[in-house]
Amino acid sequence: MTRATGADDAVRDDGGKRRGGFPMFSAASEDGGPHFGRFVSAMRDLQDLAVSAAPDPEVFGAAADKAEELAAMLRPYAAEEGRSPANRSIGLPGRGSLLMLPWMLTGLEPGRVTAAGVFRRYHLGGNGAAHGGVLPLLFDDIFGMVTHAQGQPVSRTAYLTVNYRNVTPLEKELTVEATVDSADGRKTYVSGRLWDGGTLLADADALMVRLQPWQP
Ligand SMILES: CCCCCCCCCCCCCC(=O)SCCNC(=O)CCNC(=O)[C@H](O)C(C)(C)COP(=O)(O)OP(=O)(O)OC[C@H]1O[C@@H](n2cnc3c(N)ncnc32)[C@H](O)[C@@H]1OP(=O)(O)O
Repeated sequence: MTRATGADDAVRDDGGKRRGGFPMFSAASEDGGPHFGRFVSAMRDLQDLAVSAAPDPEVFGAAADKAEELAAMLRPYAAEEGRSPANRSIGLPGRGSLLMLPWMLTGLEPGRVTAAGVFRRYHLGGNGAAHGGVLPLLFDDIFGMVTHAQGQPVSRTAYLTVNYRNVTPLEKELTVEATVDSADGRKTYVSGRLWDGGTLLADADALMVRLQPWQP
């Protein structure tokens, strides 16, 4: 493995507000406060039920009333990117973002990141297996983290290839690993593997390219 060098050479830091073409975000203090984790957990339960419940039609009417009421409660607090605790709460599954899979980091070091978690009913593709589209999401996120840990924090995915080796089960604790395979200037080549115990479910590789200061 080659350690990237010169990562800061092309990086602009506008008084700590931007790095490369990216705004700088900090971790959310205390993961969004005492209620945020419970809120996100309840929302994930709702996601599962929204794609699986089959009640009498009037139940959906009552549920829609409550969902609209909840949205109206939160709408006044919609904030610009980087202000919400979602995606910045590193102590919560998926950093507290509903878009991210509800997985937790289990290891983070230069060149290697590991995580563990489950795919839930919300992630169903068909016949009890995870949707193929959620695996690139998992790999892309952990590839971003391993590139970050490698000292190339402001990189974007140029390509990402997934090989689906076995169907990925729901509601079963799985593990994923990402490693840096090589680095060449702005380019970081990474790979990852998704495991069910000793069974390889999928592997992936990607190229992460460090942004130039003017790139979004
Ligand atoms: C608070 C806590 C948070 C902490 C954790 C945060 C984790 C978050 C994780 C989230 C992470 C989410 C991450 C995401 O999801 S990022 C979102 C998904 N990705 C994008 O949107 C990227 C869109 N594309 C671009 O912006 C540009 O194309 C980039 C920047 C990628 C390159 O455009 P640029 O104009 O700069 O590049 P260049 O032409 O000078 O090329 C440079 C070099 O690269 C080589 N090359 C380029 N493309 C390819 C290719 N496809 N195959 C093979 N090679 C390729 C090229 O040959 C050249 O090599 P060389 O000739 O120099 O040898």
